[in-house]
Amino acid sequence: MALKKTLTIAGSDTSGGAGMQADLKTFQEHGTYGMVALTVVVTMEPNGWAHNVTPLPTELLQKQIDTALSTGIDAIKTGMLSTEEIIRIAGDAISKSGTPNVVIDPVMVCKGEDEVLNPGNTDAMIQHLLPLAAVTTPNLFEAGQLAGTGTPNTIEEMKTAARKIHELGAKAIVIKGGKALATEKATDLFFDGEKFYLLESEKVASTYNHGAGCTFAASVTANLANGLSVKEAVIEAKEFVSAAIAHGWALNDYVGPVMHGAKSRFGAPQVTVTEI
Ligand SMILES: Nc1ncnc2c1ncn2[C@@H]1O[C@H](COP(=O)(O)OP(=O)(O)O)[C@@H](O)[C@H]1O
Ligand SMILES: Cc1ncc(COP(=O)(O)O)c(C=O)c1O
Ligand SMILES: [Mg+2]
Repeated sequence: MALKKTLTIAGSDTSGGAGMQADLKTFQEHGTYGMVALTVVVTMEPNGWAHNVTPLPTELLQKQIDTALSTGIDAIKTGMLSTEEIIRIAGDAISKSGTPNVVIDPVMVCKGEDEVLNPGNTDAMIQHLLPLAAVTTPNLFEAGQLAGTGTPNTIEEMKTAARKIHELGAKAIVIKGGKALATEKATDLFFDGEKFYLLESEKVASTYNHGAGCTFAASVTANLANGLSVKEAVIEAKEFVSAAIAHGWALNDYVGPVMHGAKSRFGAPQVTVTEI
């Protein structure tokens, strides 16, 4: 049986919760065939878990992209792209692929770390990636950087940022309020270019949510490859990540990854969708 082919252009999170590891596990859970073009390798200091980001040579990234694209790709996701050159290479690859199913997760920082990967990356994402995005999935910080508004703190500010990101070329936007937004529920804003929707689920009290953003965006990607509409894709992704967070667990004293396969094993928490 032929499977839909999903490609992530992303970094390796050696701890396994985020990055291309999250993407591949999520692609598998959605019944798609996952492939990877690796951009960077993230390692952690065993004492204290500080992150180190090591880029791969860009010629090697290009060879991986050429390999994957030659098979005919149904959907592409981008994750951690640490330099402006890598962002440009990813943009060229997406254009070359011809697929409209493009999910841009504009990763700027690792959760728990506060240093942006490279300040020039935001402009490069605006130039090379947002115009290609069927969906982009910034968290609050990333939305504020892309929109140039500063980090949104309210639903109204999220709407303003989403409109600006839409003007930059992304066809649809999900701004993840996550647990950072001061709402009772875990609330994300979905803008399809015309209408705004709130996607809400129970806020999980634990901090075991490492990889939640990657898992959400990879779910959207696989859903688009499988033929779902953008709205259906983001709603299922919210269910998938809510289940994964509800079953997050402690890998060690420092990090708690989500359980990527939780939805198929335990079912998903209720997600409500409200047009606003
Ligand atoms: N504590 C939580 N409980 C429930 N959902 C959460 C929680 N934290 C994050 N989420 C959800 O996980 C997804 C990823 O959001 P977030 O963690 O903010 O992204 P990122 O990992 O990119 O910073 C969003 O759908 C968000 O609403
Ligand atoms: C390689 C890689 N990509 C992406 C991320 C972002 O992860 P999250 O899904 O928590 O936003 C991380 C965080 O550690 C990472 O290591
Ligand atoms: Mg993220």
